[in-house]
Amino acid sequence: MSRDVSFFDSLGRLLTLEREAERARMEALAEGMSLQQRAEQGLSFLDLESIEEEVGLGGRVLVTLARKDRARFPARLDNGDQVAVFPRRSEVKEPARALVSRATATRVQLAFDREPPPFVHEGLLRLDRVPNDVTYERVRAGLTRVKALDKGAARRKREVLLGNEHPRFDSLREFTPTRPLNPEQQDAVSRALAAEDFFLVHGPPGTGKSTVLAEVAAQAVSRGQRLLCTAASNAAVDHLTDLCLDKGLRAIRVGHPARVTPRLQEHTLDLVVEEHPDRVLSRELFDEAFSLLGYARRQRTQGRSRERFANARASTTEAKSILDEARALERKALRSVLERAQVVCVTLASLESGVLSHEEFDLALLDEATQATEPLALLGFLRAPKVILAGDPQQLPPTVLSQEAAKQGLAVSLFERLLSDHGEGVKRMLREQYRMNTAIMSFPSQQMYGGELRAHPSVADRTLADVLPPEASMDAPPVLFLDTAGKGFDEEQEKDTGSLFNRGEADLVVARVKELLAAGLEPRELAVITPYRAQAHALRERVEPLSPDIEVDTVDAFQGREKDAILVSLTRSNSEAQLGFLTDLRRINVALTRARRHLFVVGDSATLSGHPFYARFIESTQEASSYRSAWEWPDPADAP
Ligand SMILES: Nc1ncnc2c1ncn2[C@@H]1O[C@H](COP(=O)(O)OP(=O)(O)OP(=O)(O)O)[C@@H](O)[C@H]1O
Repeated sequence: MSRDVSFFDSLGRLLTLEREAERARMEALAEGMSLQQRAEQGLSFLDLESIEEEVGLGGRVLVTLARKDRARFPARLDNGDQVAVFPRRSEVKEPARALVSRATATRVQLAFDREPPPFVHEGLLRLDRVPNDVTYERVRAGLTRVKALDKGAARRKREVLLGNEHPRFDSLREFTPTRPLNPEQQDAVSRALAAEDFFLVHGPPGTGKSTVLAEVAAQAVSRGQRLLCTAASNAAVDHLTDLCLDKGLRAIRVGHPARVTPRLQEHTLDLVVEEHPDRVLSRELFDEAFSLLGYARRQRTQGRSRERFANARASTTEAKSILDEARALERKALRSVLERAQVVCVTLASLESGVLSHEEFDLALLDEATQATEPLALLGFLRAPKVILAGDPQQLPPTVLSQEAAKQGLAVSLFERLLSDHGEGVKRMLREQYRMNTAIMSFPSQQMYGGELRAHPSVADRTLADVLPPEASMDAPPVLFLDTAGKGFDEEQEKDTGSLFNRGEADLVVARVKELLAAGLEPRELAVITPYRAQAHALRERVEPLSPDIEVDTVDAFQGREKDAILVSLTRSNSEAQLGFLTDLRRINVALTRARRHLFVVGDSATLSGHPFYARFIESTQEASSYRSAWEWPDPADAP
């Protein structure tokens, strides 16, 4: 399909629709609420005061706030949340913006990019959660830059992205992998290395797409290239950073430390740069500048006099020049750390955050590419002449709130669009998976991957019995479908959110959790997932007291994860055979492919069987003796 550059403008319009949808959702939530109600809902935090201040990297000012009465916050703030700070009583229209850098039950530390306005240090404050506009602005600016690629190789790249020119490949070269790879992985790495524009790695669940990307990184570095590793989510970037570090590559994780996993903190740019001599010096200069600014503030507030005013002005001028010097030194330190890195790992949204604004790479790797919207994924193409995208279009797409934007294409990832524009020749599918017992793999393989998946011998026969104490005896084949048909376990709707839950199913799942724990299964090897938020909530309330290590979440949130045993509550049960968003087969595909040894699915065949996919699933469990009816299953009320 051919397109002209106005395509990027249309993407920009979809982004705007999405931002409006996000704002509308926040406003709807807060509509008509008093300040007190906003506080109860966790949208505002009242009666705070500043209790500590220090200087962080980049001259960021870190201010710790607590409630005046030092009580616990009524709601939780999370690291990385964006907030606006207002004085409690005043007409200030322009709040100070900050990012939450640390949050506990009673204290919250905010990171301000520059010295915050004086009211932050003086008197009572209110803090509001605000929607994140920064990412939106950055992505929009990125689209404008892609559109403007107009000369030589850059123009060709743009034409490839628009589907007007075909991507090119160099001839394949032999390489010696750093770890044994299966034939498809080996081929995917060779072709990624030969790609001159882009290449797609299609990785069904557990087939090692991140492993392939890490191998590409190792090979490219050994050829002297400098790499960018990126993804939409922090978790995916962290995973890729881990794999690169395991290969002995000098990798730097760029990102707000509040958003990076604790195990990678020592590899974050912020921490590594702390050791750099230029940074040590800049820290001293920052301290000096801030103490001068503090002196100036005191001079101004201690009463009006010509002398005080002159003192304050002189100190402020001096502080500003010291701040400039400190910032320049710090930039030098940052550049030197970044230059030494062979691999820079960062989320797509943070690529445009400033520190990396002038960095270019020989190659960019984009993991979980099918979960990034197209405008976000395009940012990777601005930083490197070629990009390797890894993902799975058969799993969940990027989350898009605006139905209109989704309808017009924002829910289609760049990975999928490049595949449909350029055809199967630009992609390699990995076929051997290292997660599921063959019986768990078979059905999704048949339905979603043309029956082409293979289970690696090391996992093909793994069962729950292998990880339970020898004396445990339980009915736990690799797959079990528990049919609630005729039990009258009707779904119900939560009033506020419209989300669905099902008490009868929840009872069965909770009983199964107890049974598995009693048999000796490690709680952290067990997860409960369900498509519906309300059911996840209901289940979490009952499962958490059994063990805080059992994860209970929505299917969407569990994408990319795995456990020995997974319990799935499908929730839908109604006389109209309505399946709602269970009909998005990518969602159920994710649900069915998370378990290594035991997949337990509860659902109502009378409701489900109206859909051919679910009818086939239930049939497959009957053929494999993996079908049980709730009528012959122990009544949860009898469970210990
Ligand atoms: N060739 C291989 N031989 C043995 N184990 C492998 C091989 N390739 C991948 N694995 C293992 O398979 C597991 C999954 O790999 P990886 O995390 O790369 O998968 P993924 O496809 O990115 O996963 P997901 O589907 O969860 O996103 C890892 O434990 C990895 O070590």
